[in-house]
Amino acid sequence: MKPIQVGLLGIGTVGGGTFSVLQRNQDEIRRRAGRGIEISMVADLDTERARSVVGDKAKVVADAREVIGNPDIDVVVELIGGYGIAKALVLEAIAAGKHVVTANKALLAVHGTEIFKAAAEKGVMVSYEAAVAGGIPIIKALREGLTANRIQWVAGIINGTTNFILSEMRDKGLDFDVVLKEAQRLGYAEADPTFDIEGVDAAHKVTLMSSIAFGIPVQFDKAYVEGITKLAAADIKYAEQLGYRIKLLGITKRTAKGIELRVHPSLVPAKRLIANVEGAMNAVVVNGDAVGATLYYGKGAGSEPTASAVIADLVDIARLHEADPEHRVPPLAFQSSSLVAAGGDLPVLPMADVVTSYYLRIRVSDEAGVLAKITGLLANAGISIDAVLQREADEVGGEGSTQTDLIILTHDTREGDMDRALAEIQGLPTVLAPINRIRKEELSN
Ligand SMILES: NC(=O)c1ccc[n+]([C@@H]2O[C@H](COP(=O)([O-])OP(=O)(O)OC[C@H]3O[C@@H](n4cnc5c(N)ncnc54)[C@H](O)[C@@H]3O)[C@@H](O)[C@H]2O)c1
Ligand SMILES: N[C@@H](CCO)C(=O)O
Ligand code: NA
Repeated sequence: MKPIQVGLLGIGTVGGGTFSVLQRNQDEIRRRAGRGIEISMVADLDTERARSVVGDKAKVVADAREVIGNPDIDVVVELIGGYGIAKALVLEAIAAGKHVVTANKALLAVHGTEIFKAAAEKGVMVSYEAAVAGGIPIIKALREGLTANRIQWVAGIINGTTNFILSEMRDKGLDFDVVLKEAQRLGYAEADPTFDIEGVDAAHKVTLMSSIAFGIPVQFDKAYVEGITKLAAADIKYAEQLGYRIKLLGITKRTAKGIELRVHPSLVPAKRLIANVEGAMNAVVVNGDAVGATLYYGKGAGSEPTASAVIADLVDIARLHEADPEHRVPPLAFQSSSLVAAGGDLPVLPMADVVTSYYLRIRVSDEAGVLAKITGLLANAGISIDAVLQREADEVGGEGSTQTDLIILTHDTREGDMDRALAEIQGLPTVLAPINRIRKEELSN
């Protein structure tokens, strides 16, 4: 069979890795795919750098539309990123009858419905293993390996940059900015690193996992997104003393009322495997009713790890290229006619309806009756307390300090009830600073 012809749009970190891994392992990959996979054309605005990567092995152009317009190209791999030109190019490639592989979670989380619809109408595949947790085959696992299950929840460390930052801050006591720069140098960070640190990148990824776990359309606009920029070193330390680690988690969960879809820092028991995922590594726990909890761990970013996922998609396409579209795995795991409409039986819940437990850090004046007043307000709101830790005033504010930190762990509570209770507590004259609230996930079953 003649080799399948691939055109790359963008040959930066991921594109460069894709080119070199495909070159290095071409014999092995051909034996698996049943045919060769050749990158015959590359488009990049920086043609000089592109040529330095591909040499004379592929034609290099500046204009991506030359690749899309080439009738010899079977598959277009979009590795430019962002919602702008990448969206236009993906839709044009689909319209030209090309299969598409992309690592662009931002694009699919926001415009996935339009893109998958266009692909279905044209009978082409859109594959995106690299878009979620990079090299970890989590899309494959959710869409195929776990297909027997009613998925209960998915929770993951799915942004390497923030996990790297949290790990380095905890281990080495380094400042946030220093660690961010290092993550950028290592090629983990997005072009706009606020997407990483504000939780947006993780929200793009969990939006895609939510869709394929529960058979709902991609609904990034309904995701709750909170990053790590407001985390204080004190919270990392107190969490540790209580037996927890703080991780930025992407969580999606099926409940009786609908689907939770959220990204925020979370306390995770230190004894869980996922709490011990350090540096830029990613890990995802998927809980299915038949299989129980399963854990997927590996590199979620970087040149060759991400290329590993891009090439896996290319092999799938090489095998199914000429198959009847009905026989392919649906892009969102469920047949498109069986996806539950947005807002239908499985609505994405507003954050006020999410039920979870909490860590609260409350800076108070160190005087009699403060703790009783606060626990009283929590009790009035029906919020049950699991543990209380009171720091010595000297430890918090220095010798002779009149301020201290109260750390309270709660049992499961509706977020809306917690919001109301915290507003009242914040109004007490003995509460001296904005209350820090971090959600807590046991991830036990
Ligand atoms: N870096 C990672 O570890 C990683 C991991 C998973 C997913 N991703 C995703 O992969 C995609 C690419 O990321 P990257 O890190 O390789 O980015 P990058 O910035 O290293 O590479 C992008 C390349 O696209 C080129 N480019 C920009 N505009 C272009 C245009 N109009 N036409 C042709 N080329 C153009 C740039 O010159 C650059 O070489 C993004 O969607 C990103 O979110 C990256
Ligand atoms: N910026 C992302 C790249 C992988 O998608 C991360 O840090 O995980
Ligand atoms: Na992946």
